[in-house]
Amino acid sequence: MGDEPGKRAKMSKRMKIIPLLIMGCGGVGRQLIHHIVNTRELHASQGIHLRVLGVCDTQSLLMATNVPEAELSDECLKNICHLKSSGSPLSSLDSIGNDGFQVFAVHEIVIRLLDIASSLGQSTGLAFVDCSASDQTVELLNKVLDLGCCVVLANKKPLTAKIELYEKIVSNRRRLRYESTVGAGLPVISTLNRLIASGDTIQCITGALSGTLGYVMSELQGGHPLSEVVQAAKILGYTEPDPRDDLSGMDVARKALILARLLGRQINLENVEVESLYPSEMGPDDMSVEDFLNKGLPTLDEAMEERIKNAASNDNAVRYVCTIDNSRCKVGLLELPENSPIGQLKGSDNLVEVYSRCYKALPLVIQGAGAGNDTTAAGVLADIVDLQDLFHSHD
Ligand SMILES: NC(=O)C1=CN([C@@H]2O[C@H](COP(=O)(O)OP(=O)(O)OC[C@H]3O[C@@H](n4cnc5c(N)ncnc54)[C@H](OP(=O)(O)O)[C@@H]3O)[C@@H](O)[C@H]2O)C=CC1
Ligand SMILES: N[C@@H](CC=O)C(=O)O
Repeated sequence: MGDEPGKRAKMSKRMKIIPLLIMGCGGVGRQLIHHIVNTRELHASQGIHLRVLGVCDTQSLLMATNVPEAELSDECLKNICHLKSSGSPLSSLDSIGNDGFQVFAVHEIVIRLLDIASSLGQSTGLAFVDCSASDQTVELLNKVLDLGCCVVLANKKPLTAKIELYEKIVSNRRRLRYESTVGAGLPVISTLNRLIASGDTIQCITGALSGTLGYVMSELQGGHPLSEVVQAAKILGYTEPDPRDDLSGMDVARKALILARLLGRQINLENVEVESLYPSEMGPDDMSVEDFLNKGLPTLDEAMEERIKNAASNDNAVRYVCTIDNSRCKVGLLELPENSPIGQLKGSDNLVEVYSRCYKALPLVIQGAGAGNDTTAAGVLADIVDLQDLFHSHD
């Protein structure tokens, strides 16, 4: 199953090889793997080859043998996606036929990842791609950055850890990309970086930053109950692994914190004002995800329906809105005119309005699908390709 690199490299005279380690093989991680396999020809025509050396989940690390010369073949990558989407562990790939890769158990994962980071970080280069939803990856990522590796994040949690860890991770700005953490595939971070680099001063960012809550609120307007539309958002791949991360406002709070820190605000997650859409007794310490979805949420249907109807009687829509300025970083429900830009949003669309010196009277606006595995993984892939100048070309 392991591919010799020479086979693919022949497609172009000089190929830029980008070795990758993918952490997390859920909705986004698997879609990223599909995108990598499906864009082989496009990337070859651009002189790039993405060499996937390994994939890990919470239980195992599957790594090509003879790294860095060999890589996981496309057939192996497709098998990984197939197995994981059917709920089997990565390690079960062993039983299909182990040719060209090794499986490491959970207690070996970090050691192996650091091993490979120290051998490749300064030589060929290596990019760690965090498609997990874990708050446990930040220390590893800081270590691999110190070893010269690159990091690409779909996971927001490494950027929303306490300020010291955040400052450490972003001190490696050149080797770090995290566009998909805010607005999925939308160019939010890159746009703000360009404004900041040009000396523009950003006064305020406001908008709707949750695909889940955007979808939920617009579906509620259509008369569907909260408990039903949250389940639908989960199936559509918009929610976090635990949808309470969305409904508590914490996922939006993380995005708001990422943006506020990008603007230079030295604040932590607890400094973000957050409105939760469910009571604390339905939290993760008190209820399983299944009980929350099937028993907890239905008890909130009526009150939410009432709130939406009241707003509609005043020609208003209810939206979950984020506001960041020099003094506030706040996320919560607001009633807005139905015909306002945010009030008109439908489905998973996000909308970000940036007010700055250059965009004073009328804001710079970024709008489009802000959640979903496809668009998120596409954003991650674009980030990986954006790192290409840091990697070597090979004959
Ligand atoms: N879906 C979307 O629209 C968007 C998602 N994101 C972010 O993308 C990330 C992934 O989301 P999604 O794919 O939906 O999540 P899933 O829950 O579907 O997948 C998460 C994966 O990460 C693995 N994992 C968990 N902890 C670790 C760890 N410590 N090391 C390695 N792997 C780990 C899980 O392993 P196992 O399979 O063993 O459980 C699982 O394979 C999240 O951080 C989310 O916030 C960002 C923007 C948009
Ligand atoms: N759960 C998130 C996914 C993207 O970050 C959302 O709904 O926006």
